[in-house]
Amino acid sequence: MTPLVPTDQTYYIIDFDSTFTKVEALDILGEISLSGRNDRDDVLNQIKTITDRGMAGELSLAQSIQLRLKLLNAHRDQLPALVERLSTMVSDSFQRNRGFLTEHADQIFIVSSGFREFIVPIVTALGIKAENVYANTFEYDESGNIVGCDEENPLSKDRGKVKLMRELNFDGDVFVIGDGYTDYEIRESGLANKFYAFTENVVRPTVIAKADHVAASLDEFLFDNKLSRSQSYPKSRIKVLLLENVHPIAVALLEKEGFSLDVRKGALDEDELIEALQGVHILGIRSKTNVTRRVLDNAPKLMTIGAFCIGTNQIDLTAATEKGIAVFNAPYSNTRSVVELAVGEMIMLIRNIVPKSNKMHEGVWDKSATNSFEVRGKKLGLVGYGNIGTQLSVVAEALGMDVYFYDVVDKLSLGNARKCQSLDELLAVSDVISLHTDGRKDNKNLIGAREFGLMKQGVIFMNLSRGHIVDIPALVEAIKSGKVAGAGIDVFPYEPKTNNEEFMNELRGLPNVILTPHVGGSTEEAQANIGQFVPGKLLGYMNNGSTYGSVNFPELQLPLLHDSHRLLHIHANVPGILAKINNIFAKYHINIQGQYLKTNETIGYVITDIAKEYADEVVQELKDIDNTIRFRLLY
Ligand SMILES: NC(=O)c1ccc[n+]([C@@H]2O[C@H](COP(=O)([O-])OP(=O)(O)OC[C@H]3O[C@@H](n4cnc5c(N)ncnc54)[C@H](O)[C@@H]3O)[C@@H](O)[C@H]2O)c1
Ligand SMILES: O=C(O)CC[C@@H](O)C(=O)O
Repeated sequence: MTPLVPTDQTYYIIDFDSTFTKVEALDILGEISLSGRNDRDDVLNQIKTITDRGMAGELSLAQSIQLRLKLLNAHRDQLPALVERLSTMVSDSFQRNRGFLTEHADQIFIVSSGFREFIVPIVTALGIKAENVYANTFEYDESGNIVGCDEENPLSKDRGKVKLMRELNFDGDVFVIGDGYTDYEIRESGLANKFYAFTENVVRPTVIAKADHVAASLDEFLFDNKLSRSQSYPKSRIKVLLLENVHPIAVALLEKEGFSLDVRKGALDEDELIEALQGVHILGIRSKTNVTRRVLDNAPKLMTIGAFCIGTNQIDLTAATEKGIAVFNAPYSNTRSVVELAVGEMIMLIRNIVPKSNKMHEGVWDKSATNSFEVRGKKLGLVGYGNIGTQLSVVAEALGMDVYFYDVVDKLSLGNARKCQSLDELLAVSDVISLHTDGRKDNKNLIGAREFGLMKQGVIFMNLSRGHIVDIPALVEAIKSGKVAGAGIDVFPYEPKTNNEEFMNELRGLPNVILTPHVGGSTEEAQANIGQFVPGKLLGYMNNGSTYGSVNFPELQLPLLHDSHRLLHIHANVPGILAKINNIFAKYHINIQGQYLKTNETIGYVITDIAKEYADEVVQELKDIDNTIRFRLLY
């Protein structure tokens, strides 16, 4: 059977309450009419229950209308306030697809068992014709109280929509979009070709079970039927998987965008992650989820990854780049938190506070100055002088410490910090050593038995960077031998995936050792900053193609899309691709409105903005260019 394709003879029958608007209008009228009454919430709940039972087909429509109007006790004078409230509650996807509503005004009909008095002003504001609205009308007493509805109107009766549709007798295909059982009845009676259960505002399983299709937004309906729309791809079809308890701000931002979210608390292992990533376009993780090449090989829909942290060593960036998956992180949002923890630990450790505190809990009063020192005047050695190392350098100097640093890259020293020419030099000179290198693989066991051997007797040692950088058995040995007088360790080669898993490590139980569960960046402030920052990057990429701040993609900060279509072409960085792209535009006489290109050693990223009208073949030819990794169209 050939699929049904909309034509000029196709009629779109749209429900009003909870479809065109986010709410049931009578619920809102109740909020107005019952305002000030003590039993308001109770009555509103009764009204909502009646609405839901009616929508689910459990109550006759006539019963539902009558029961609700009685409880409402509303007045004609309250209708303007109702219209004003409803005008702010039009469903998001209807608001953004005004173009479709006006372009197809002759074919769009509102069929509702709601009331014309409030439906007409709302829908006509978005381009729908008043004469295409079929709904009930209120009846009033002499004082203007709403006492009922026009009972001659078929829409006031059970199966009223069916009766009305019979009378209208459309000559053409009919698509019904609605959230309720009465909308489905039109299709059931053979008066519509398709019924779309609309779930943007409410999800009614009994209705979904009957539907030909489910549309989580009007965008989905328009996309499926190739009708003109404001989104190139429906956002409700963009799936996001967020792991490791990312901040609720991030969840809210991505939800507000209209994406479909799967939010989970802990990390997943490789097989679990592969399963969870099926159909997912955006992945959000923190430090514990390993995104391996095998994971990426099995996530064909994945377009971008947000690391809600600084480190990205848990992601196979080479594989992600080869597959055209853009990775973003939050390089600055938690640096201050790490610095503050390092300062706090350093002071606690050099004062030998941990064993003293432990003894106090056992009732032992051990007042003595032995092995307790000030940090003032001590030499702090920073391994890695990046964003965290440099901030710690400044704060430590303010505490009166002499700062030394070693970095593989030639870095400008801040304040009076002294640059060491080698790691060995730094290890030999420092009283306190703090690691702040990135988590690249080569840094595995950067500090092992040899390095501990080079350190001063009684050194304070801290690692708040990445677990694999320190050889843990060598550290244990150095603590036991007294070489290391105190250690602050926040990161471990293996870390539990969730808070339910036991922490197993040889460092447990050693004296003057502060162990923390990778919380250097875990402050309310840092997590909120990250929760705000990373979604901004992900949305910039998804909505605009911008890769500014990406850790693996050529960085491009693009102008906002305005009245044009944006074609994004990601390809292997081999010669001649830009020429091939432009030859296609020339062949189809397409005028380029803007073009941006950036490459790195692996891939090239070409963005071209063109006018909206062009042949469908253009897109196919661009996709078919040899060495194309991914192609995307945005508008
Ligand atoms: N504990 C936490 O919760 C927490 C929070 C944030 C960041 N981190 C980690 O802290 C580390 C530092 O973060 P950052 O933002 O300062 O990173 P950064 O990239 O700004 O700085 C890292 C620096 O280390 C240097 N470096 C790399 N390898 C080195 C080596 N072998 N010897 C000397 N220098 C080396 C780099 O050149 C760079 O200057 C990262 O590993 C990050 O993942 C941990
Ligand atoms: O919050 C996390 O899981 C990681 C924090 C930190 O290691 C980072 O890389 O920013």
